[in-house]
Amino acid sequence: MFTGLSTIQLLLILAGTFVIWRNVQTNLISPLCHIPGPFLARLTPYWLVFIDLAGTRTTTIHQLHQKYGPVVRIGPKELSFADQASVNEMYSQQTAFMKAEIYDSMSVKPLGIFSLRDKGLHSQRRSLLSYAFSQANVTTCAPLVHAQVAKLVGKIGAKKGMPVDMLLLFRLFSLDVVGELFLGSSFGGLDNEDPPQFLLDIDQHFLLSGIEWNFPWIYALMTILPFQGVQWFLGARRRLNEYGENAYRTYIKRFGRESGRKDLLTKILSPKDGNQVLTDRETYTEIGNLVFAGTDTTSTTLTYLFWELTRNPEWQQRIRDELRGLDRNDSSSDGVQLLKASDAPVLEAVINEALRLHPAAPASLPRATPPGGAQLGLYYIPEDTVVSAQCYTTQRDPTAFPDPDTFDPERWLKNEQTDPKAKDLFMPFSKGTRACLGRPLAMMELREATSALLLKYSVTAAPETTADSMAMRDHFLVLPKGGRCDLIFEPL
Ligand code: HEM
Repeated sequence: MFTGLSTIQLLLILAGTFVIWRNVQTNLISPLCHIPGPFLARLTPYWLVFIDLAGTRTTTIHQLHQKYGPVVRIGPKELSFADQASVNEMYSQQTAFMKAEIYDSMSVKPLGIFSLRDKGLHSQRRSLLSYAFSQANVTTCAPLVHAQVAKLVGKIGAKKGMPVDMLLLFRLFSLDVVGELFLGSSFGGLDNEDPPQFLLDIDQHFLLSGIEWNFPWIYALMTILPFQGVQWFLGARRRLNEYGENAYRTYIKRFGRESGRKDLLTKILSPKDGNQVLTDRETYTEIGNLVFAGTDTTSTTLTYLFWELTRNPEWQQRIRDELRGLDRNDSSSDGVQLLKASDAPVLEAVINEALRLHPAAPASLPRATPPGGAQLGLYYIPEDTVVSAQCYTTQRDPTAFPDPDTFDPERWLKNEQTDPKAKDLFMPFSKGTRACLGRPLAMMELREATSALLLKYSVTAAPETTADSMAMRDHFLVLPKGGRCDLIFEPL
């Protein structure tokens, strides 16, 4: 039948037939065919994969929402939503939308709270860990956090008047805080000039996750390649596990299982009902995941917050004026009273505005449509569809946040910003059953570090730190395009 056709012609015909079939399938037959989106996105998931690899996924999806409206098709079986009702449905306490399969590749195995997708397993794990993360328990850790803040202030003092890469310094700070709180000692990040191997391994783990999920065959190939460099790269996950396990065992040897130390590991080891419910292995892998979850998120927020303060110096002064009016000495063990949201509304407004405009996790939080499908807004979504919203877009909804691209903390000080729509769409820590467990800790770090630095220094941007160098790139978490953020601190 194919006599006279060369192999190449035959392959071209097959490829053409496949493209036509995919086109008909995704554009005419699929129940999602009425949902607008780019042509290539309807055809193949690789359109989004390559945008993701370029670090522009979130901004691309944002532009698509601006063009097409609140529901956009971003893959043959993937949709992005930006309207209040759908966001509430996907991320509520009662939601039937569980985390999507991609989370399996996002954590070091065995999977911990962040990546558990089964509703029952997750809620069991969450109820075990919630106690440790309660506001009351986090408050007891204040002296350990203050000690790291003091180191940060000292480190900057040693470089006063000179450009300091605050992206790196805030990273070391937040890594050391979670080290103190979950592993009994800091990673020594603020004590040394070079970043600890642990931090480099976190970066490699994120790269590996991207390869494993998007190109499993390349990942499989890498595992059998006999090159030292490739095996060292792959070894990042093992090293992270080993570090967590060793640090955990050292902690138990040094402090015991009921250490009474004012940290969060104690609370995980001694839950409220007095029973140890996590095995040692579960505990140290969970802690490893908490160290990831708590490091780059907090440090990126601090970085963008300070960068915005250099562009809006009047807010530096307003925070200072507010803090100077407070009496923060009290009888707590380190003599410094912890800042509460209500103590310093101006500081809180600046933090909220940084979290709104530069959320550390700005990207889609993918969820699987439940078996049998579900109604989401105007659309009936079939069961094998991945749906999501990204807070980068919801927090730029002009009907909730007028003039959305402007850094304007004032909006949080005005009454209208307590409006229900703004509340629903402001979700830098996500919402519902999978909301960030570390929020009280993160807010404590943000308040304490910001206030301590602003009471000592004024801050400006170094000439090389520009809107272009700080443009957002994201691979689930944000990174400035320039890879650093040089700021200059001058003593007051
Ligand atoms: C400004 C800092 C932070 C931001 C913006 C942030 C943001 C988020 C977001 C958006 C999620 C949901 C992710 C998803 O659904 O895929 C999340 C989950 C989580 N975060 Fe954070 N986070 C921050 C700091 C922290 C800290 C300091 C810790 C703890 C050390 C932490 C622990 C967690 C955990 C355990 C989860 C998973 C909760 C669950 O699935 O039940 N986070 N965070």
